[in-house]
Amino acid sequence: MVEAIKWHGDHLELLDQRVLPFETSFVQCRTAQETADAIRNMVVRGAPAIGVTASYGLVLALQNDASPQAFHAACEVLAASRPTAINLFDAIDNTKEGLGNPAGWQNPAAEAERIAVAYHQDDLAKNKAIGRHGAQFLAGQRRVLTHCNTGSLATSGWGTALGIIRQLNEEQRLTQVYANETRPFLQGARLTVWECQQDKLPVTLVTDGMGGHLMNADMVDCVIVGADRIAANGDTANKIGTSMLAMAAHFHGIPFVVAAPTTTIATKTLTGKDIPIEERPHDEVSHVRKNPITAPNTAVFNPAFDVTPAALISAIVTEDGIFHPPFKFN
Ligand SMILES: CSC[C@@H](O)[C@@H](O)C(=O)COP(=O)(O)O
Repeated sequence: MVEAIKWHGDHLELLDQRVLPFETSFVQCRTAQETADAIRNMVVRGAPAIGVTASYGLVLALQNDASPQAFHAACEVLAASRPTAINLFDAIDNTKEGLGNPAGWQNPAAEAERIAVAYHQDDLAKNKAIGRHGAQFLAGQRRVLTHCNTGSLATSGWGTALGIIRQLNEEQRLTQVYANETRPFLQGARLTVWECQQDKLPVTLVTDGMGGHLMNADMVDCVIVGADRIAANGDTANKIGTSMLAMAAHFHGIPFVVAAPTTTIATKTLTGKDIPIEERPHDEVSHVRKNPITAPNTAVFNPAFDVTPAALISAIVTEDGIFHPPFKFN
């Protein structure tokens, strides 16, 4: 199982997900700003992994300057790195709450480190539990379609949607994974396929527009995806393209399952309409792996996420178990 995030006591080492699967290289972060840049530039990505990374970014900030002012500035810098995944904000709040009132701080860097390491380990335990609950829920489904990357690279290890798929495989109940390529950043083609191949899972790459065809042709039994933010009513933001899969699954009567730790549930975000959707640089769409695929100056729209209405979700799997519709998380 690949480790995307390594903490070395005085710096953070991130596996550079921009160059996988062709290169294995690492980016070192020694400040909160460097950590925020790594999140924004997608060196590390995936909601739980972003949260864990931000926790360590705050440790680095306090190691460099243990004043409450510097800590506050670091929280702002990290919070501005990506807007949609609630795990980023959950992690920042978790460290703030753990440190408590600055008037009582003794050794905030050491305390923040303890908090970050616990947050990191806790996420791994949550992933394993999600895998077990999800595999139990999917009694007869053996052919799975998934979107984006929700595996070890996107979490502290094992994965959420991919964690359920891994668990099905461990139980010898997996016959086929279809991995959507996930335009434009290609998390599916580059990362999910690679992770599956590492673990010898039966994976086949498909393009994002093929889901309806696979369902029509009776080639998939369920869709399992991750989440970047689950609103209180169950509306779920995830990688762009997810909502179309949910619509197709609904039409075909195929279970559409969302897998996420409770750190992805935003009880204060009431509905999907309240979820900020990140718009990313246009060259991610107009270029593939830095090669242009359109005429220059082509107008581009690049929302990184979409919202799947709760009404299309069959179940939300967390470490606490299975939530069935109608969802209510506050
Ligand atoms: C366990 S990862 C869950 C989600 O974060 C994942 O499905 C996703 O949409 C990732 O988007 P990304 O833009 O790669 O950070």
